[in-house]
Amino acid sequence: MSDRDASVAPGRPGEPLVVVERVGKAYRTGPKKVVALREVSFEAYPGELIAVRGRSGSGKTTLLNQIGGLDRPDTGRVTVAGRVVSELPEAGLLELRRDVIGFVFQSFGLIPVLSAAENVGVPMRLLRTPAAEREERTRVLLSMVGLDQHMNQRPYELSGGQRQRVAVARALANRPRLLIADEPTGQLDSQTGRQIMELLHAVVRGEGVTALVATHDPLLIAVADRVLELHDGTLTEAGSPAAETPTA
Ligand SMILES: Nc1ncnc2c1ncn2[C@@H]1O[C@H](COP(=O)(O)OP(=O)(O)OP(=O)(O)O)[C@@H](O)[C@H]1O
Repeated sequence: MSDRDASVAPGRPGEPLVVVERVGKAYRTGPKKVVALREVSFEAYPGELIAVRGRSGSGKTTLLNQIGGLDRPDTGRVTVAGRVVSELPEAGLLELRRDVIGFVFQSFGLIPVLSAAENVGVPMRLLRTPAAEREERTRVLLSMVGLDQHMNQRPYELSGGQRQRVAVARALANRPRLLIADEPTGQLDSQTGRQIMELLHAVVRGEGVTALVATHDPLLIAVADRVLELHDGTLTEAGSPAAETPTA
């Protein structure tokens, strides 16, 4: 489906797609200061599925937001696909989010008045993809996520798992090199969550996409190539999930 080299093995040395260097971020609410990220550094390579785990409030969303250009770090540097995200002007950030990154959120974020197919078409409209190509890619993506029979249904006519499948298809519409997913299975029951997780895994393998997934979900953590752990804003690498003793 993609012209990218899908044979790239996870974790293979080469050019990293994401480089996070000593990133720090603090929030100030009145006189109170919360340090959300402390000197966080890591690299992510093409074709890797990386789980970011940590307790509530440990900084997972904050980290993903710095990488996706939704927020700016106070210190340090983030580079995605050779672009220094932390220094890009707003126009450059918009371009990066449109062309390089696909986002999946816990709350799905679909447009209620649009059908599944129209939702998937939105990012391609922003890129001015010609209608015929857009429709074809929409069909391929919705079929890939198992929703070819539901293309014309609106989000409220779909189950939670189906909505998240639409969101994954939409995130992939512009062939992103990086998929950022913040608690993608957080609102789903465990079996549906597992299906979404298997879908993410298949996408990473099939399309050579790098995925960063913030999650508490042990099922999602179990299929990750690497696990990054955040404790009060400090990052440690937990190693291969297969090597860990299951805690759930
Ligand atoms: N906009 C903000 N203003 C003030 N404090 C914030 C803001 N965003 C996050 N924080 C604080 O920064 C810390 C990290 O929050 P973050 O949302 O990154 O955690 P998380 O690991 O994603 O949590 P969860 O698993 O509950 O989503 C928390 O202490 C949080 O209260």
